[in-house]
Amino acid sequence: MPARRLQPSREFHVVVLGAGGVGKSCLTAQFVHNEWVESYDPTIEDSYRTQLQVDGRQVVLEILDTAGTEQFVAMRDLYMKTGQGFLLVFSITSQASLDEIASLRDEIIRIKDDESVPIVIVGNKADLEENRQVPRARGFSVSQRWEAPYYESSARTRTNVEECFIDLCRQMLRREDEGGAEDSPTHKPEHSAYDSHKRRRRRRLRDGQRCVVL
Ligand SMILES: Nc1nc2c(ncn2[C@@H]2O[C@H](COP(=O)(O)OP(=O)(O)OP(=O)(O)O)[C@@H](O)[C@H]2O)c(=O)[nH]1
Repeated sequence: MPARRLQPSREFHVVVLGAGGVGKSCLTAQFVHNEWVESYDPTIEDSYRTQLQVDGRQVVLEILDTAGTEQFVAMRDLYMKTGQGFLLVFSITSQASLDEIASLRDEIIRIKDDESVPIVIVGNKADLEENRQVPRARGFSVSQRWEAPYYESSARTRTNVEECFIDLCRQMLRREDEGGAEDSPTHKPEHSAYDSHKRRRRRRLRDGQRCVVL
């Protein structure tokens, strides 16, 4: 049998954005480590590197889990610039968190000067149906308006967690195939938020703000 040639892997920078407490860290932890985190420990910035196969192609993802809490937003411009794909996460239990991703999307488009940047809209905490504030139809109407896929996920039950990341990978691969990715690994940005901040920093807030579930 002829030896199969190994395809070179593509490397993409993914940024997970959304309001504080919507489940960005839990989604990322489920995707990367298959683990569920019950406690709430507000993130400053965490980065993860993981490898996966998407439609038979090797993909390396550098995932930046960002701070949702207002006091840590200073880094946003930089990682919006260097990110190639964005998971915009809200909680289906909070209308305000949906409003927040609308302004985040505006900011991404402004900073990247690109309307067709790969985005996946994630309505997390779908297991909390009894606390739902955002009707599913509202999520889908946002999705249609933005021409971006919408998933309802639960980091707790691992529902649609992989699907969100894989969809984003497909969008980034498609874009690269079409020659539209300005930040492919061969054209690495000179000033990368990922290189200079490749560290895992989590800090507990000192004011006892914990175990907040939206
Ligand atoms: N029921 C339920 N709880 C969730 C889910 N995802 C996250 N949580 C809980 O929500 C809280 C906040 O989750 P995090 O992942 O830390 O939220 P975050 O968006 O990273 O928050 P910041 O770091 O402040 O931006 C934690 O108590 C989680 O256990 C989910 O899908 N379902």
